[in-house]
Amino acid sequence: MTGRIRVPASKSLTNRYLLLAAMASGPSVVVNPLDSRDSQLMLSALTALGAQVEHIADWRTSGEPAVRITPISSAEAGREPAGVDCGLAGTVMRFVPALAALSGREVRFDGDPEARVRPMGAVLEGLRALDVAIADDAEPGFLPFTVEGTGTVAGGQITIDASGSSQFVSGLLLAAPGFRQGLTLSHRGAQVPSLEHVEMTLNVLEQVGVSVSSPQPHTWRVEPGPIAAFTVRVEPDLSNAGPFLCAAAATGGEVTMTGWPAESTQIGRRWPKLLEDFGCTVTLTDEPPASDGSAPTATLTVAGPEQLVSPGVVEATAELTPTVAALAALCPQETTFTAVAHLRGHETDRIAALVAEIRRLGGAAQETEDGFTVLRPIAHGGEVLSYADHRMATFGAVLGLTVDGVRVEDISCTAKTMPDFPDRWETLVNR
Ligand SMILES: O=C(O)C1=C[C@@H](OP(=O)(O)O)[C@@H](O)[C@H](O)C1
Ligand SMILES: C=C(OP(=O)(O)O)C(=O)O
Repeated sequence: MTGRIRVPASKSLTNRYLLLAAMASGPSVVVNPLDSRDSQLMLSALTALGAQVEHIADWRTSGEPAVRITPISSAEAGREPAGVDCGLAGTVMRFVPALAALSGREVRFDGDPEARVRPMGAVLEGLRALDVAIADDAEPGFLPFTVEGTGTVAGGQITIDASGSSQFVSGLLLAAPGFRQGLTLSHRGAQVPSLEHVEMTLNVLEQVGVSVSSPQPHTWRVEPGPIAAFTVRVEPDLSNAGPFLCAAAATGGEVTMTGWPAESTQIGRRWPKLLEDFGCTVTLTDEPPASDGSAPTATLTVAGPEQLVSPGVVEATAELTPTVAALAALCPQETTFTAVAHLRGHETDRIAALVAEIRRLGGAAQETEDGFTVLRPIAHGGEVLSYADHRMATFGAVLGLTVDGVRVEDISCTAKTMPDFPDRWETLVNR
C-alpha cells in the first residue's frame, strides 16, 4: 500500500485557540480550524457563554476556511444562565468551567453518558480553591455540575492532583490570564500524564502574548492581563496522522504526509521515533518555505518493514496509545505499555478496551497496574467494538489492513476529531 495523505487540524490546538479567542480583547481569527464534533462543541460552549462565531469560507492569505470569534463581552454578574454540552470532549469539559467562572453566568455542564464517568474532580477542586461556587448536580467530581460564574476570579496560588489528566492543569491555566492575580498552579501526586499537552498550553498562551513560566517542575505561573486580538493558523493533527502512518507500518507499505510541522508541541511529534522503534524507516525532508510566512514544514515518509518488531516497552504515549497498540498487536514479540494508567478515564477505559479487543481477535493481552502488555499478536478477524471511542475505531481500522474479516463496530465515532476518516481511509487503502 502506497499513498499520500494530509490530515485535518489539531483538536488540541483548535480548541485552545478558540477558547483564548473568546477571552481576547477584540475579534480573533483561527485559520484552518478543525471542524469536528469536539470543535463544534467548543464553539457551541463559547457561544453559550456569549461569544460570537462567524465562519469564513476562504481566509484572505491562504484561501483556507477560518473562524472569527468575537469575544465574550467583559463579564458582569447576573447574565442569563447557560448550558454547555460537553459531548465526550475532554477539552470542553475540562477547559470551559474556568471560563464559565469568568462569565458572570450560572452555567450547567453535562455530556454524553460516557462523559459522565470521566474524572473532573481536580478541575472543580481547583476552582473551589479559587472561591468559585460549583453545585454538584449528581456525583461529586463528575458531570453534570453547575458553575456559578460571578464574572470575576481573584486567582492566586493553588495545588491540585493532576495525575488523572493533564487537562486539569491546562483548563485552569488557559483561563488564568483573566484571573485578577493570574494563577500559580502546582501539582501534587503521581506523575502528570501527557506533559506535552501542558507544554502546548503554555506555548499557546505565550503565542497570544500571555506571560507564562514554570518556576519549578510541576508548578506553572500565568500572569494576568488582557489578551490582544490575534490571528493564528492551526497545525495538522499529528495524533490523527497516526493511523495513516501506521497503515504503512502494518502493511509494509509507504505513506507520505506533507505539511508535517518542523516543530510542534503536539504529542504526535513522537511518531517518527515510535515508528522507527517498531522497525519502520522514516524520512523527514524540509519543504520550501510558504509564501504566506506560515511555520516551516517537512514531508514525512514512513516505510513499513516486512515484519514489525516490538520495542518491548512503550512509555507514556497518552492519546497515541490505542494506535501504537495496533502495531503491538501485529508484532510476534511482547510489548508492555507503561505510564498510561490515566487512559482508564479517557473516552472509555482504554486499557480494558484494548485488552478485550486484542483477546477477541485471538491475541493475548493483560492489564498491568499502569498500563497493559500485549503478549501475543491477534490471530483472526472478527468485530472490534468501538466503545464510542474514535481511537478504538481507528485501532480496529489499522488491524483490518492485515487481518481478513476485521470489522469495526461503529466507525462513525471518528467524527469526534475527524468526521471524514472513513473516506480518507478508503482513499488511502484502496488506491
Ligand atoms: O489537552 C489536550 O488537548 C489533551 C490532553 C490529553 O489528555 P490526558 O492528559 O487526559 O491524556 C490528551 O489525551 C487529550 O486527547 C487532549
Ligand atoms: C483522550 C482524548 O480526547 P479528549 O480530548 O476527549 O480527552 C483523545 O482524543 O484521545
